[in-house]
Amino acid sequence: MSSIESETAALSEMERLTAHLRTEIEKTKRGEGLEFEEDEEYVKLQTENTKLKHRLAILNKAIAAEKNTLGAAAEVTTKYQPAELPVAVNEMISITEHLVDLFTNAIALAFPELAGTQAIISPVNANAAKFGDYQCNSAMSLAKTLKAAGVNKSPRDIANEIVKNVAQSPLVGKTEVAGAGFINVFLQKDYAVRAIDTLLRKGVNPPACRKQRILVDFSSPNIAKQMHVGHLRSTIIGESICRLLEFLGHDVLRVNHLGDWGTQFGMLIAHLEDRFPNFLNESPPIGDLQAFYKESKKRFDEDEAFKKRAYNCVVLLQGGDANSTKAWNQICDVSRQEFQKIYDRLDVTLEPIGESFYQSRMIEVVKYLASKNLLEEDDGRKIMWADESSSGIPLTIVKSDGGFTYDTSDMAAIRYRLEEQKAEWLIYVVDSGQSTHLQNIYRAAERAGIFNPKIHRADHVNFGVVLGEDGKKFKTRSGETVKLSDLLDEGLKRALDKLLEKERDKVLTPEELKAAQESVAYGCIKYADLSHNRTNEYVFSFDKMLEDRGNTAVYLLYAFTRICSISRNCGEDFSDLAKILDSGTAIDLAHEKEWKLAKTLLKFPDVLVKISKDLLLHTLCEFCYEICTVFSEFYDNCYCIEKNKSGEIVKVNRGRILLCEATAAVLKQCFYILGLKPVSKI
Ligand SMILES: NC(=[NH2+])NCCC[C@H](N)C(=O)O
Repeated sequence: MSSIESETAALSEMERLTAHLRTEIEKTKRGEGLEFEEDEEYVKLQTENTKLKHRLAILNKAIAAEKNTLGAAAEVTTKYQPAELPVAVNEMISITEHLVDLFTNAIALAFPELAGTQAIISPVNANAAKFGDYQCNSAMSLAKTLKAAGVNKSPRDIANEIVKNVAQSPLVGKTEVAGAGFINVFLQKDYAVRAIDTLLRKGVNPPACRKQRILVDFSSPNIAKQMHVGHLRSTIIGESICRLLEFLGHDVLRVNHLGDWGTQFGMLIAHLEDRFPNFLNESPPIGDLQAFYKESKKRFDEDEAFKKRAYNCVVLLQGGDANSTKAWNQICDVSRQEFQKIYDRLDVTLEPIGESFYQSRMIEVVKYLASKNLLEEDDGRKIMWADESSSGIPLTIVKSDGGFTYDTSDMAAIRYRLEEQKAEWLIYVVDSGQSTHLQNIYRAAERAGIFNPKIHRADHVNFGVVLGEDGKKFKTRSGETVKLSDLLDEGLKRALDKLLEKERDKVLTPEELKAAQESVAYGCIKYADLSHNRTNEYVFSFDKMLEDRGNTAVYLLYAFTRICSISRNCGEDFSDLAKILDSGTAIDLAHEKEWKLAKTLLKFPDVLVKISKDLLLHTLCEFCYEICTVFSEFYDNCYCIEKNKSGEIVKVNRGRILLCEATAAVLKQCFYILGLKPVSKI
């Protein structure tokens, strides 16, 4: 028998490597260090690790054989307990996650040396059902890993070994190995029937997940400046991310990091004092804050004495002077009221915690960073490097005149959010242009011991610029920034035109028409934004977004209303779904198209889980569109209500109508997350 010492050494080396790999994997999951796959050291370690695991498996087998000859019970592999389904059946199950568990365990059983390798599971396109409903594609990459460790096995053999070791699951009907080594997984119909039944009784519920405290920093416009289309994107995307995370049960803090601090307030206050000398007793009727900003900027640039006064006002304001604070507040109020009108129209909820909130904390964070020796003098400024190697662009923590910067407020904010607000996950919904700034912030915070990647996660939900139909930056005809309220007004007008074109005013009451108009207008603006991969630029086009065909809000809103009207027009009462189910109505999913629709609906938890990882909402839009197209196939092929020649209802297929109701319920939840407001008539 091999010596115990060398075996122990091999084992502890293996543990060290496993620990290293685990941290790397954790990092990758958080989206960091994605480049490490190319890292030579990593590849070497990974191969080494597989080899060691392989040796360990052989050693274990040898020990077991030895023990067996001594008559002792061999315990080489832990017996896998079939993944249990949640007891609280209200929860919807993420089928992909369940299959990942199931196949990860099967891989560990079949190849103990590869234990811990996560199975790769992907859903199969619903139109290619002969390849199963889901596919496990791990065999190909496992073959490569084994080969590197000196074991030659074909992917097909590996796939067969895995299949042999898959535990029984109520979700899985059958598995088969196909092609080069794909494992096709077919869902069990009984399971789907039960899951749809639960959905109808208990409503659409989120899949289980670990609850977290998440802070979403979104919208975040700047006081006294125009809230532009970039902020609109942040507002729309941020609101949907919050709704999704709240639906999953997380504790979400919705924060508006308003740009309400900085040297520009000096000139604004000085100008306010001149223009409205009575501002202390009477709210100044500023009206057009943009014009006011321009006027004060002009004076600031041209008039030295004014400039001096402006600087003095900043000092007074930051020192807490009562009159300056009052003036500042009056200016902020004008902007805040404008912003709030936009938020109300778009149904967006935000808690304003602007940059000014951090004034005292900025003083503190500077002291803290200095105490850790992280600040460097640079031409009168105090800078900090996010990287120990002093590469990249440093953060300016204190300016040469002693003032603070955007970097300082973000350092104070990240500290407040993690240490005082106890957030575990920070999401910044900010345009792609600020990527370096944000990376710098969390790296610097990590260096300073504020951000700990082992327990915290930070994501920059970046997005591309908005373009006009001419492919250039979105602007008004005269080349100015588009005012958001004007944009929303135009949306309303265009939506109404569209409804009138379809002569909806002839069938809808004025109230219904107004509800439909708002639903279409705001819905299409939000949906056009969310349905594109946010990392790309996107072209703002009312004509495109108001089309009633293709993946648009208008198409979805119409489809939803039609689906809802089926149960309403069947002549029976479908208000109590549980009662209908209890009275013996069966959903049997017997028709191929019923089965296809049910499988599509049951992908909902998968979609949510995926988005909670990559925060890409266009997946949810694509899912809505898929539901609607699969639904039309079902509706074209399966009678829900049969009528005779004179239009009387002769037969109601209740089971199918229940399937329509399940479809409507899933769509409604998706719409809520996407901020679409369905109307009963359109
Ligand atoms: N924590 C942050 N830096 N949030 C984003 C702020 C966005 C900034 N006010 C802008 O308009 O560009």
